[in-house]
Amino acid sequence: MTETSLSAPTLRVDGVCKTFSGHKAVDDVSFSLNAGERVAMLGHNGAGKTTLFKIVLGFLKRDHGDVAVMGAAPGSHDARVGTAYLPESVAFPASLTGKEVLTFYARLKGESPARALPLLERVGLAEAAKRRVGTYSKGMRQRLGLAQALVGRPRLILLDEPTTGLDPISRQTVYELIGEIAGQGTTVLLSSHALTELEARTDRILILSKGRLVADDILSRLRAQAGLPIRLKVWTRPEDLAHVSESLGGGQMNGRSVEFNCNADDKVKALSAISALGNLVEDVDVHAPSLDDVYRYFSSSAGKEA
Ligand SMILES: Nc1ncnc2c1ncn2[C@@H]1O[C@H](COP(=O)(O)OP(=O)(O)OP(=O)(O)O)[C@@H](O)[C@H]1O
Repeated sequence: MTETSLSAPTLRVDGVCKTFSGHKAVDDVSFSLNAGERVAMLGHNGAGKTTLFKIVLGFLKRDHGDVAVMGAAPGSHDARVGTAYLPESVAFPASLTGKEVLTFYARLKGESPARALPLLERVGLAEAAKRRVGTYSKGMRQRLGLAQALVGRPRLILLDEPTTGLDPISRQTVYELIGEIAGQGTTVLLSSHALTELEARTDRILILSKGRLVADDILSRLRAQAGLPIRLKVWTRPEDLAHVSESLGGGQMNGRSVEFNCNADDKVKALSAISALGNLVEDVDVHAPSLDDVYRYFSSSAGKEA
């Protein structure tokens, strides 16, 4: 067996470059994704996310570098049968019903419609299965798109802004499905600007800035690399405010709380100091840097270097 063996990365991108009329849309990008990983690709508008997706799907030719999709060339038969894609705005023939759309895609992918149709229920469209797609809301079309992408159990699925325009419950359904298919070994690469919702629902973060990959790791390690402080907020009675603040080495006093920052390495020490205050402390909030903070750090560092 060569690279197509199961232990090989599902997707390997190696030194890929793409230039449009002298503008570097993708600049020497390399990363590998393994089976069952849920990976978020983040980046500002025009960072190169869609261009990379199109290169992986074989829709666009790269100028330099290598891409292997399950060991095969992008766009080749072997790559296409194992890969699914959900674009940001998905369109289906308005006169077909949801069930007809899914049956059509099942046949196209060589899957039995009987195996594919339960996906409609999974994305919450069972009751609308016999309605024409033309009557669907944007969120319903997007969920039908997700069901379509899951037909045939792809090994790699690329989702471009999969939750845009969805209500909170539908967003949750999308992430549950992503978790389920990743649990079955599918690699999920999704692009998104919705950082807050990604934080707990992806395993790894890739950040693109001006075509360059400026971060690639799990969130906790990116937090550590960024060295961003942890913010602690200690709740106390107004009459104890000054004493609590002084005992904790100073900190901003806000009516009923004292706030201060500490490094990730000093977190346990700071919590011990808070705990030593006993009954003076009514509550404690610990705010680790969010994905938003980490994203801003890596994007702005890249901007400064450029
Ligand atoms: N076909 C094309 N011809 C010329 N320039 C292009 C083409 N496709 C993309 N670009 C340019 O390449 C850069 C990267 O675009 P891309 O669509 O990949 O960004 P993106 O990260 O997906 O952005 P968004 O978050 O807005 O979807 C942009 O400057 C864009 O204008």
